[in-house]
Amino acid sequence: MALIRVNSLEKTFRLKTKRFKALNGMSFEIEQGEILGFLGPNGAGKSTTIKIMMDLIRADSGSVEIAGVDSRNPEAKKNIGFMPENPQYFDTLTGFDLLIFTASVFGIDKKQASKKAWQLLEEFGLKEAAKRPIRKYSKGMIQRVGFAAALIHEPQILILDEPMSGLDPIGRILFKNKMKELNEKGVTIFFSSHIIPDIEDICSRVLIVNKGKAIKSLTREEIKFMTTTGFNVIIDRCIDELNCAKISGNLYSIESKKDELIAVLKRIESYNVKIVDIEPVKKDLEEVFVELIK
Ligand SMILES: Nc1ncnc2c1ncn2[C@@H]1O[C@H](COP(=O)(O)OP(=O)(O)OP(=O)(O)O)[C@@H](O)[C@H]1O
Repeated sequence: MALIRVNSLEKTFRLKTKRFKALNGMSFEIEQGEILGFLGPNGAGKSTTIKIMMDLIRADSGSVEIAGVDSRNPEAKKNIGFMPENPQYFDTLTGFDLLIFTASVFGIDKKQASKKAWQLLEEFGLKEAAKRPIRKYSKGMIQRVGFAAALIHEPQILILDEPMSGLDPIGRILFKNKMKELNEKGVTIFFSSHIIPDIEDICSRVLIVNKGKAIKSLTREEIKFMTTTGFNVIIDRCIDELNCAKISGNLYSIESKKDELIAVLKRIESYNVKIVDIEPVKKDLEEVFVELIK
């Protein structure tokens, strides 16, 4: 069942005499329990869509429904943890104060908020820096405290705009593990990213956007299929007719295009040669992405 419905969003920005159509019929649905990646080139309309979903800006037309509630109704956001792109917080607050402040917005009592805040600060490696003002935090630390703040009220939906940009590899692993852990507990996650390996690592589905609309939805399995270009069939003996290449020892490989595998296997069988393994030959999701955008 769709938990979030984004229906035909249109948005034109006006800059003096110029107009720029940022969203041009953006429509998609987010299913309960999925991790959906929002992937698109610069200027595709990802942040604009997310801002409309969070009611930070309004669309010219179209609508967003979150669990059946219009996103312009504040009720819709009660159960959402949100992290904007380049978060900017009151930087005189300490990390701990930011979490307590965020908890108070959601009506969480002080004692419970404090317990949860310390738990999150510990998890995100910010315990030592908890009482330091945010203006003294590095970019990665601001991302970490931003993610912690998005989790303080234990939301069932997470909407994250480029959560991992600016993080070092350790931070990226920490964020991805946390997303996986939350998702296993039933949290639905929607996040935009430019980092294709991050999307491939954790998403159950990827939505590709270009020029203000969603152009393709690919499940994890479809990505696996689309990125396979052919196969290497590994055999234990080579004969001239098979045009094989030596790998090592008694192992040889025959290249097969994706749609020729059956024919290649039949030829190998007809020479009574043993098949040891079949390995897919992959191209990057990046290449698939560039082809789709073209
Ligand atoms: N407040 C604004 N005023 C004018 N134009 C804007 C405004 N916000 C966004 N735009 C324009 O709308 C288009 C879509 O921007 P948006 O930030 O949604 O893209 P994006 O997909 O998030 O890009 P990126 O990956 O670079 O963050 C861009 O061309 C951008 O310049």
